[in-house]
Amino acid sequence: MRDKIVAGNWKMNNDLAETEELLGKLKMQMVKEPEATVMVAPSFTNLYPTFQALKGTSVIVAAQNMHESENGAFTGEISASMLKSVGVNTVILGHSERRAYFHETGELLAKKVKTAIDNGMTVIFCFGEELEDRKNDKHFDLVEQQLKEALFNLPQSSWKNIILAYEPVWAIGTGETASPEQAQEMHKHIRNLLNKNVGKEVAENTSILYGGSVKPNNAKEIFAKEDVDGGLIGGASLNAVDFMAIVNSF
Ligand SMILES: O=C[C@H](O)COP(=O)(O)O
Repeated sequence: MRDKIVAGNWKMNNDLAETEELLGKLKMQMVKEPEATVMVAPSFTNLYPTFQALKGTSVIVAAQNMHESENGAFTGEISASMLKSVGVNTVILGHSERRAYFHETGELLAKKVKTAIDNGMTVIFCFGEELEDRKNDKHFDLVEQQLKEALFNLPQSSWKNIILAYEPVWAIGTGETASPEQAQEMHKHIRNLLNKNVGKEVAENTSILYGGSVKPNNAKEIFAKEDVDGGLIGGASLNAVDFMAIVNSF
């Protein structure tokens, strides 16, 4: 049985006061225990206050990035142990914005994933094609390559700590969502790849989230698809009412 997960990626939004306000609203909206596991990923500076504010709830706090080294002279970077020391055991890796703006390659991401797993953390691993790839019918191959580069060398036992997030780049922050059928088609492809490269058990048990302009008005249809196990939500996660409407779309 796969976990249903809805994760909010707050990206580089919200200072401390705004984060506290959003957390207050979020807690007010959580009148009943959601069916899905809920996660939120604030900026580094807001991780600890978020962890403190959500103590006693089932919401998991995730980081948006992490360095691949355990420690050392890497000015401006954050390590796995630093995250764990403030209550954060989940990290988003491979987001398309990190790949595009910070030149994160598959090789680097393989190292980051390994460090996170070695530290007992859970990884939300993001990947997905650009519009050009889809237009050229390269999207299935591209996704396979991204998974192969960073994940397919992992031992089977690591997969219990991996959540996949398929995010077609053309659908991120654009208002243009993959149709539920496009999402299902790709998620099925991903599950087949897991089956072929890692094994049946991992294929059946790994949660695959969809990300890219998920909103309250389209979440239900997307989440209803057989191989879609939830969502990684950007813009709509900054509004507590919208985010909880998405969480409750299962
Ligand atoms: O991490 C989240 C994704 O980039 C989706 O962002 P979005 O919901 O604003 O399109």
